[in-house]
Amino acid sequence: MGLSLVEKLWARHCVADLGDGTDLLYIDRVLLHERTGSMALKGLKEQGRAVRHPDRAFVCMDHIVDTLPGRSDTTIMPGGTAFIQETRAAAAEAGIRVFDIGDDRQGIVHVVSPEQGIALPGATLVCPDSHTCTQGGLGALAWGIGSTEAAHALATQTLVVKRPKTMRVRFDGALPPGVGAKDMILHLIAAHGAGGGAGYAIEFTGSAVSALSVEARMTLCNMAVEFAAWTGLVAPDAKTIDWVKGRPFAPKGDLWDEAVADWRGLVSDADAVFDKEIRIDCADIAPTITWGTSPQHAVPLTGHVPHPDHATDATAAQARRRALDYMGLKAGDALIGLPIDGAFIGSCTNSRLPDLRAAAAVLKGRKVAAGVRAICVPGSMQVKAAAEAEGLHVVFQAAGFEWRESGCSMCFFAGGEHFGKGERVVTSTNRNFENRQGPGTRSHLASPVTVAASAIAGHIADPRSFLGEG
Ligand SMILES: CC(C)[C@H](C(=O)O)[C@@H](O)C(=O)O
Ligand code: SF4
Repeated sequence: MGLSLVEKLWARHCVADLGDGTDLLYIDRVLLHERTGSMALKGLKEQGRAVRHPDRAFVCMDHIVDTLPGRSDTTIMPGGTAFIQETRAAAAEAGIRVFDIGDDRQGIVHVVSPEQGIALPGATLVCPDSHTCTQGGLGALAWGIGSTEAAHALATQTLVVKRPKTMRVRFDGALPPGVGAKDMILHLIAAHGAGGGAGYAIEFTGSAVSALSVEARMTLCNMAVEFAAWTGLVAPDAKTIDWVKGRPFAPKGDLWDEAVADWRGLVSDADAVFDKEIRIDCADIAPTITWGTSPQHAVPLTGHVPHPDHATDATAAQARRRALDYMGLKAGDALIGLPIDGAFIGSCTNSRLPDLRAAAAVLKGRKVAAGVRAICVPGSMQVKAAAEAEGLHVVFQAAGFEWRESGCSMCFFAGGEHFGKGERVVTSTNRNFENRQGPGTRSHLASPVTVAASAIAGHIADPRSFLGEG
């Protein structure tokens, strides 16, 4: 019997079988950010332990830092400065590199790591952050851990990990116009439930996944955790190798040739057996948007808010009622046409260059509707610079979008930047829980083109009508 890609990567990194369904795995890279990484570094210090390979650990300042131009260590989030400064000091003491405020490589950790060539195909990579799975888009085995585990990984370059079950999600056929990776993953979660991936490492395959850009594959993998999966990945191919080539921390010279020869073999065997298989015909995927407070509360953009009584069970029905109340909606409401207060393009889900290009194509020559606060936060300062080199910032700003410095920003409210109470926001982020983007803020998850189209219209709108395809 052949092996799946996840099984192959697992075997390569397995140091010891601990005999209880867990293995000790070798960890190639440890990533940290100032929110949880600070705790990992502090824990390590308290235990009197050193970082085993400081050159294999990296810190990004992303969660707490402000994204307004002219920012400093001072933060809107009360107490935020301490997180930033303590992390910086602890990293310096441990000899760990920091992509700090003011560094032209600063940005959201899951954007920065691939972009810098830190995440590589076949590598194991951990970070005390649930969206570490984003980096599976390059064919890395990347997963989120807790701060205590991060301290362990820093001290030993290993981790005890429970063997996951394997799942293959195959997207067959071509994507219809106006449909992208965000719609694919929302469609999957809506169809199989927000718990559908629990306990699995998912490999995304199929012609539609092969056709995606490397950045879009990261969007797909980013939300594997919103499907409750342990992680998600896409096997590296020629596109991936091309994408990684020349990145600052990627191998160079002979090492590069060796790496490429190895990466070419990183595929699931033809006779690999998965614990679960899901097939999706891409012709069935429409631009998709959430109406409620779970990623599974997603429907085609042209659809309506479903009735709570049509949920699968009483608990789900109750969750739907609560979501309707929080979102200020009722069963049967059309999504298209719902007036909005905010539009947000950013986050580790959808803030890379192709996302900004796609949104700019909708915004070009148009204006954000009166009363809509529209914000674009590029995923990294490198993305920002690349976007500016093509003039995308001019398009965003002329349309009436704020054009910010990089960071997590309004993806996640922890006392810092946020939208207002009761405000309805169409957002390219990955979580629509209550209060996620601000106290009482109502978040509708969608693709960057849907966010752009809605910002222009002043209400939830179909991007296809703006792209001349609808
Ligand atoms: C703060 C951090 C630990 C958290 C996560 O783990 O994902 C955040 O990034 C999020 O998206 O909610
Ligand atoms: S952008 Fe959002 S989802 Fe991504 S790491 Fe930051 S807070 Fe978490």
